[in-house]
Amino acid sequence: MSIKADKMTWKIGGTTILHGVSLEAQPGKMLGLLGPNGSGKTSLLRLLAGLKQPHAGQVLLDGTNLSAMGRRLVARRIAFVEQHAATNANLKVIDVVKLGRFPHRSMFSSWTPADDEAVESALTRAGMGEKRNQGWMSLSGGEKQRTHIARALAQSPSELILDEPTNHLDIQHQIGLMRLVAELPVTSIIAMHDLNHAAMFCDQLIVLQRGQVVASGQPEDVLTEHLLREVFAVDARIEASPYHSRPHIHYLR
Ligand SMILES: Nc1ncnc2c1ncn2[C@@H]1O[C@H](COP(=O)(O)OP(=O)(O)OP(=O)(O)O)[C@@H](O)[C@H]1O
Repeated sequence: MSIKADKMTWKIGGTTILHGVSLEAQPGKMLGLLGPNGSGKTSLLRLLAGLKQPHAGQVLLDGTNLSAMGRRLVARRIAFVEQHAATNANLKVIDVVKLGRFPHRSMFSSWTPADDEAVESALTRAGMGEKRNQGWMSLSGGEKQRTHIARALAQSPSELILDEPTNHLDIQHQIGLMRLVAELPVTSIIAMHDLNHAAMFCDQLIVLQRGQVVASGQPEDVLTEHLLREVFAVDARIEASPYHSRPHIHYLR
């Protein structure tokens, strides 16, 4: 069942940002969340992660209303990498990644070999093993992003929510991150702007426009020339890639 949003509305200062948004993430699959700037992707992800409460509707995690679950229980299930995640500047990479283990430990339990294993595996998968002892402030933007991703992986989540995680990453690390998330045995919801990467890696897509879902389904059904023109205001030609058979968008000059 995993995560489901049921007719969620969210407002701020009298302005409605999300209008009755529903979605269902399939267990173990990757759901891409697309939409122009300001369409409500971050707002939606924050509701799905339980950081904000909807004014109407609900988020269900395996059928249970998220707002009825304790923070710790939610944190054992859902890892969220925010778009502009901040971190205590005095920490080293490995300390940041270790923070991911907190939801799994009680106040009195000591650090276990399983915790070490989760941290090591997360550092390696995010490509940050060699930088483990480097201070946060000395990291590049992309390394900071990968450290946050490692922290989320160390959390051993069953649901992984990522807000534009490939921002700041070079092309090798963009593709590497998308491939990593696609191969993880978790349910992932990932907001992104690169439509070709979304088409290549996501199992399902949802498109938001002005806080409403305007399309959802498989990449080949969602990404049409009409949708690109109407929602993203670009002219493009779309073909099935001869290399991976997913849609490939050629933007027109
Ligand atoms: N705290 C806030 N106060 C006022 N307006 C807000 C607040 N949070 C979000 N908004 C507004 O809600 C709308 C949706 O913002 P949101 O960040 O969810 O969009 P987004 O799709 O993630 O955008 P982007 O692609 O630019 O990151 C925007 O118009 C934004 O200005």
